[in-house]
Amino acid sequence: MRRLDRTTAPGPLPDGDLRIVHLGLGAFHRAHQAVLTQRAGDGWAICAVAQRSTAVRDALRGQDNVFTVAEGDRLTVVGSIREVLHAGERPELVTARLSEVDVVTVTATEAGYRPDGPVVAQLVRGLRARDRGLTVISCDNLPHNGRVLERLVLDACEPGLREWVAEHVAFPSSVVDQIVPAVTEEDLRAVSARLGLTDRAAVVAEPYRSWVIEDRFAGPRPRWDAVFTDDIGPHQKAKLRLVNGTHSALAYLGLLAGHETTAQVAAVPEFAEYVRRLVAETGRGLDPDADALLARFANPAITHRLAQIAMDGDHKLPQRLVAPAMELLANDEEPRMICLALAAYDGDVVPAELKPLVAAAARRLDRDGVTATLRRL
Ligand SMILES: NC(=O)c1ccc[n+]([C@@H]2O[C@H](COP(=O)([O-])OP(=O)(O)OC[C@H]3O[C@@H](n4cnc5c(N)ncnc54)[C@H](O)[C@@H]3O)[C@@H](O)[C@H]2O)c1
Ligand SMILES: O=P(O)(O)OC[C@@H](O)[C@@H](O)[C@H](O)[C@H](O)CO
Repeated sequence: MRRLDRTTAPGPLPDGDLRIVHLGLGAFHRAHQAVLTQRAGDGWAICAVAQRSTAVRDALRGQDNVFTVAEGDRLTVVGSIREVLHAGERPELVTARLSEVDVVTVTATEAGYRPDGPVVAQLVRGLRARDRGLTVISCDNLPHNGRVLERLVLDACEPGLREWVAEHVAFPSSVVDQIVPAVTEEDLRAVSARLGLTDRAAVVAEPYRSWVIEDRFAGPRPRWDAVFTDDIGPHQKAKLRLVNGTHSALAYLGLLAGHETTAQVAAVPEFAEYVRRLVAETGRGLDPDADALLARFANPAITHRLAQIAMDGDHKLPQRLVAPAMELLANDEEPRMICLALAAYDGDVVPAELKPLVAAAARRLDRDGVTATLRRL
């Protein structure tokens, strides 16, 4: 089979200017911001910077940075990433690109938002080299992601630069939503077969995609099909608690019950009923639609491993499950469903006030097993 590249790609590909740097070249960026940038069709192209592994960089390099996003029946060949760098190998070029573009997008995972993180250091070096404003958009699943990144960057800047950044650089928060599991060899084989070309950088994603961005830009932006808002808080809360909170609860309870993927657990009636009751707790005041969520999680076309969702729980569970539980507790209500999920997690995120409830839930799970416990909700 021939390889996918700019000459073999079916149909024309965009030919834009490098005006965006993306830090964190994972599966999500390729399925989400890269597709939206291509669809915007207004001449913006991306320089994507791999942070750790060189695998995606190598795969893309072998195919002119062109790759496929498979969403259900739809295959989209994406050409909006025009350059791929590895942060560790070409730090000076990363700085140069950061000094030139109009917008930076970031996916560094929740655990990546730390003062000594590589993304913060790259941003500071890039900002030092700039003489005009910049917009830096966090696309990670954490509350107030723009504010968090802004604080980390400001704290890492030396005096002088810090004041300049505070005045000229905008860090909008953003809420991204699209389920994009880690890519498997089987995904690559299946997409290549459907495309009729070998694609070693393909991504499989659900067809649903959304992006809500705080409307505070320092300069121009692509015509992304996104929602721009002055009030991102409610969007963030709803997304993190309903989509991500439910995901995490299913991940820990599902793993404990011996399941491997979200599609498997979403198909178990006891788990489905649990989700309906869970979102009544996590989604208070947020208009939750449990059946729509379950339909997304049950999508047979994507293999989303519970173990992937379960990673880094200490960074994810405070906003996804602990915060709504504490709100219920403050209202003299018992967050029974949330406590079951927290009891299935082997980490230390539970505040003292919740500990007795979580311990009781853990005893129930130990005694009866997960499925029987859920059957008797
Ligand atoms: N995959 C999804 O369904 C999805 C949906 C919405 C939001 N997101 C956000 O995107 C993030 C990345 O998801 P993905 O699917 O691309 O994952 P991935 O594993 O494919 O890629 C993770 C990326 O983050 C980088 N990274 C990992 N740890 C880092 C650290 N400590 N510091 C800096 N960079 C680090 C990696 O190098 C890689 O580029 C998620 O953590 C989440 O915050 C993902
Ligand atoms: O990507 P993480 O690790 O923050 O969280 C795992 C999943 O909950 C997440 O990727 C969802 O699939 C996604 O946030 C849906 O938009």
